[in-house]
Order: sequence, then C-alpha cells, then structure tokens
Amino acid sequence: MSDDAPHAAPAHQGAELNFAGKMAYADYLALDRVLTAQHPRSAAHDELLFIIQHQTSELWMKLAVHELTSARDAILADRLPDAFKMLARVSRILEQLNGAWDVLRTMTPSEYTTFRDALGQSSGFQSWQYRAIEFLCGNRHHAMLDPHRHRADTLATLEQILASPSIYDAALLLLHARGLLADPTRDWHDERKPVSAVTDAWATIYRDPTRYWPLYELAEKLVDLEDYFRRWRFNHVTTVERVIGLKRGTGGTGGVSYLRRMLEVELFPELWQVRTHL
Ligand code: HEM
Ligand SMILES: N[C@@H](CC(=O)c1ccccc1NC=O)C(=O)O
Repeated sequence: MSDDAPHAAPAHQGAELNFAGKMAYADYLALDRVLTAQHPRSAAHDELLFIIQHQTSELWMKLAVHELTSARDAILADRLPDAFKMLARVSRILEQLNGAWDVLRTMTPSEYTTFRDALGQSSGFQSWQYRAIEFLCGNRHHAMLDPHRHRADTLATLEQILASPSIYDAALLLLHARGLLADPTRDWHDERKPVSAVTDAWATIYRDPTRYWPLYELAEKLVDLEDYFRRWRFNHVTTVERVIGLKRGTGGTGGVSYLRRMLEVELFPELWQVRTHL
C-alpha cells in the first residue's frame, strides 16, 4: 500500500492549521514588512536581484555587528570562551556573504547598465552597518562618518562605536592585564603601521602556545576573521571590475582603484607581522 492512499494519515498530521488570533510564522518574522521592502526604481529584470542581495547582506551585517559588540564586551570582561563562539560566528557570516557573490555574479554588465542610473549617487560606501563592522574591528577612519552627517541617529550610533574600544583594543587590553604589553593604547587615526611592542607580545604567545593557550586561541580567531574579511574585499573588487570595469563609482570614488586600495587594509597588523618573526 502506498503512503498516499486516501485513508493514510497525512504526513503533516498534528500540524496546527488554524492561526486565527495566534502568532504564526509570518507574524513572528515580520514578513509583511520584510517582503514589502523591495522597491525597484526601474523595469529592469535584475534590479530585484540587486536589491535582495544588498538587503540580505545588510541583515547578515546586522548580526555581525551584534556578535562583534558582544565578543568585544566578552573579551573586556575576560570571558574568552564566549568571545570565541561569537568570533567564530562572525567568520561564518563573512563566509556566507562571500558565497552570496556567486548569485550576484550571474548579473552581466549589460544587465546592470539597464538600471545603474536609477541608483543615483547611492553606493555601498554609505552602508553604515559596514562602517560599524570596520570600526568594531579597529579600522576607525573618522572621515567615514561624513556620509552619515545628514542622519543624526546613524551618526550617533557610529560615534558611539568610535568612542568605545574595538575588538582589537579589547584584545590588547587583555595582553596588558596579563602583563604582556606595557602600553595597550594606540592611535587609530594614524596610518595603521604595526607597533613593535604589540608584535613582541603576540610573539611571546605564539612561541609558547601551550602556556598562553586562551590568548593564542583569541589571536587565531582574529586572524580567521581578517582572513574571511579579506576574501570579502577581494570578491567585491573582482565582481565590481567584472560588472563596471574601471568606471567611477556611484558613490564618487574611483571605483576599482579605490577598492584595490582597501585590499591593503590590515585590521590586526601585528598578528600578520608576528608570523615573520617566529
Ligand atoms: C554589481 C555589484 C556592485 C558594484 C558594481 C559595486 C560597486 C562599488 C563601488 C564602485 C564602490 C566604491 C564606492 C563608490 O564610489 O561607489 C563600492 C563600495 C562598497 N560596496 Fe559595492 N558594489 C557592488 C555590490 C556590493 C554588494 C553586494 C555589497 C554588499 C553589501 C557592497 C557593499 C559595498 C561597500 C560596503 C562598499 C564600501 C567599501 C569600502 O569603503 O571599503 N557592494 N561598491
Ligand atoms: N557603487 C555602485 C553602485 C552600487 O553598487 C550600489 C548602489 C546602491 C546600493 C548598493 C550598491 N552596492 C555597492 O556598492 C556603482 O558604482 O555602480
């Protein structure tokens, strides 16, 4: 007798089917709002892809900001196992964002040009959540506040992040607390050159991982994070070159030339430098 015989119990037997007056899936997830927030400005077929790609990225970035903030607080409170879980999750989020480029890459330059004009001067350069992630990771370029001066609420959020320690600041404060680093402060406005005392502190840890296991694990979690972040930057610039070549960006930068320069950003420079010293 086959399973779909008329008298067989349906597979979904027991599933609630009457949601009048009850919270259902779409209610809990506020899907009415999420799924009506796509407003293409052209008739181009691919604009919906472009919008959804960015909206989903922003949702993942929201989670990344949440995790990075809590991971930073956990490091400050010397709760490293909690921080490790959250940092591992941020790396997986970046991996998720990296995978998403495969979908966007299905859009050809010809298709993109059919709606690029509709984007006006908007650009990912103005993504405040992206800037929050950069700031939380320690790439605290204050000039990046400027595109947000027209929005007091966004500006306040970013300024508050800049006024608090980055995840790397928190790690250096911990090295200080453990007696491995005399001065845990560094001037983040400067060109981000490695500070030799910081490299030395990491070198002490990397030369004897067993003795300093939690700090060693913290360092490797940060390297992992930056590894995936670099891949995101690389995937972005490659997709951009594939789609708009060397045209200027809608945000006003040189486009690919600007994004190539961003490949040189080092979030945790001493953690890369220490490898050469071992
Ligand atoms: C066809 C797809 C894309 C093109 C052609 C493109 C192009 C560009 C260009 C030219 C810039 C430099 C700023 C400017 O002058 O506009 C930029 C920056 C940026 N884009 Fe995209 N982008 C694309 C997709 C994405 C996606 C899917 C995201 C994910 C949210 C994204 C996020 C960003 C961010 C965060 C920046 C600022 C990067 C920084 O300042 O380091 N872009 N993009
Ligand atoms: N900067 C892009 C436009 C762009 O990509 C964009 C425009 C609006 C919202 C998000 C965008 N994505 C990333 O920059 C361009 O120059 O074509």
